[in-house]
Amino acid sequence: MTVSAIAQTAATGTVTAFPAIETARLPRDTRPLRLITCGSVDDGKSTLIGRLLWDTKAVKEDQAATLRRDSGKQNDLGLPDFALLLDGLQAEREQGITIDVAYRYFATDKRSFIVADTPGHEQYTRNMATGASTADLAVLLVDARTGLLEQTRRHATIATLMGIKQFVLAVNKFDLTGYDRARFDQISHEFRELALSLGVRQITAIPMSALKGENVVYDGKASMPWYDGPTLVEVLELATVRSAQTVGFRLPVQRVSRPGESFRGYQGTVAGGSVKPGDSVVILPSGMVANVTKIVTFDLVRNAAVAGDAITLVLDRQVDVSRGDMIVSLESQPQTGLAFDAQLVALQLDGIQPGKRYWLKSGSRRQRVTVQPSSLLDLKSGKWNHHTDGLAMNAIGKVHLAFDEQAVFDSYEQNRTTGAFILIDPDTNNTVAGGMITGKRSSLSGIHTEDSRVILSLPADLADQLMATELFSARREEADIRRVSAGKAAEVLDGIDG
Ligand SMILES: Nc1nc2c(ncn2[C@@H]2O[C@H](COP(=O)(O)OP(=O)(O)OP(=O)(O)O)[C@@H](O)[C@H]2O)c(=O)[nH]1
Repeated sequence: MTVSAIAQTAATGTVTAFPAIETARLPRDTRPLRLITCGSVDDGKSTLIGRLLWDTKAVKEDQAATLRRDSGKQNDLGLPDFALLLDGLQAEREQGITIDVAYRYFATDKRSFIVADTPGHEQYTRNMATGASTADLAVLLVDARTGLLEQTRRHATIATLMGIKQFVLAVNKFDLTGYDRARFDQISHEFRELALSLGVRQITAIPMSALKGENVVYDGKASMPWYDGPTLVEVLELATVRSAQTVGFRLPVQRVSRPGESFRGYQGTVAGGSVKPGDSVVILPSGMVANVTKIVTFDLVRNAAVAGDAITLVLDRQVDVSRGDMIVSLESQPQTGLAFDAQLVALQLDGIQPGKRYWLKSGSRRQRVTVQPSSLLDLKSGKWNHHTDGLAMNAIGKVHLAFDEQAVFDSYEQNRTTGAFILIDPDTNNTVAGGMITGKRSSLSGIHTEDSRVILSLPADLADQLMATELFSARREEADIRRVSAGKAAEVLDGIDG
């Protein structure tokens, strides 16, 4: 099917709401697409990925021979058991369920893909969340015979919380329903309702037989002449890759390097934006300002660094920087404060207890935090209900986070690295939740603010003077004032001038 034919199909309504309407007009995005497959146990995720690998010729000859041998007479259709391409671990085969996230690579002549195979079993929600956190698109499988299940809703919700905006609903095992079009329409309709309640608009529903390879890479016209929409691969080839969300430079400092008296550099992996020598940066949470003089990677001096680069940053003055601080661009800063709002998924049997102090880890920073749930997601209705008790394992909740010391975050929407965190139980050292920052709260009034605030580091007397002015009192939500020694303040002001 051609791009325009796909867009036309979308317009005729076979496809629920197809992203190609927009993308068809744009130049094709050729960057590798990251996707996850999710759905309930046995919906056919492994079979689908196996089929994708098989039909795009991503399976090596020796693997193919092993598959044919291992599959033996495993199904009535005489087809190989494609799921065996995925279930690499012996333990998995014995248990019959996938127990961790597996990443596979495949390509068509138009694009390459990285797919995360995430398990459907309820207790493995965390793996699903892990897979979703890096994905551009989610393929949600449902068994055509059963339709949407609670687990389907849970996965669609987690994928949305993780910021995925493009969904394919793969109505699988269609060969077992006699290729019934009415059934397809009914399930697509139900899913559209769910997706709309989650705020997702880019949905393509495809009737499919992963086992027989219908509408996966090759079309299924022989069995479903009534379906004129795209195959799964056609949708994937046209989907868009999420760009690095934040415009501002972010370097969570992992290590301070001091090989000799004359050299001091700050090492880490750039978590957003870009930086070049001469840029003004702020060290958070202290608020000190400096200019970048040099960017060094493994053994090269570079003129710029972008998100994903592991670098050592050299600044033009002695500033107090330690592991866990964040170096950010002066003009686009994350939020600094003592109270934030977040959404989290509870990952352990103990759940999350209100008022308990946990360790919160984000990048290289670890801080004490108290967690207070405020709402709980009802996975049946998709609604948030007021809830201030604990969160049980697998529950998805909105919470308030209260820190002992200044914390620095972007919202997850803006930056998936500096807006994400895990919670560690100090008693057991277990990771008990994974979460996303949704915004900052004013610790006094509880007002939720999403904008970045200006941070001013001033000598105490100047800070007091400024705070007493009318101008400042009218705009106090926009700035954080830090009282520092006169010497440090001079450094800061010098840095801003320079
Ligand atoms: N008839 C038919 N059977 C299918 C189809 N897709 C998968 N199956 C079968 O359904 C069963 C479950 O498939 P899997 O691919 O293992 O399912 P899964 O979702 O990966 O399961 P977990 O890894 O346990 O979460 C296997 O017996 C498959 O052969 C299909 O399109 N048609």
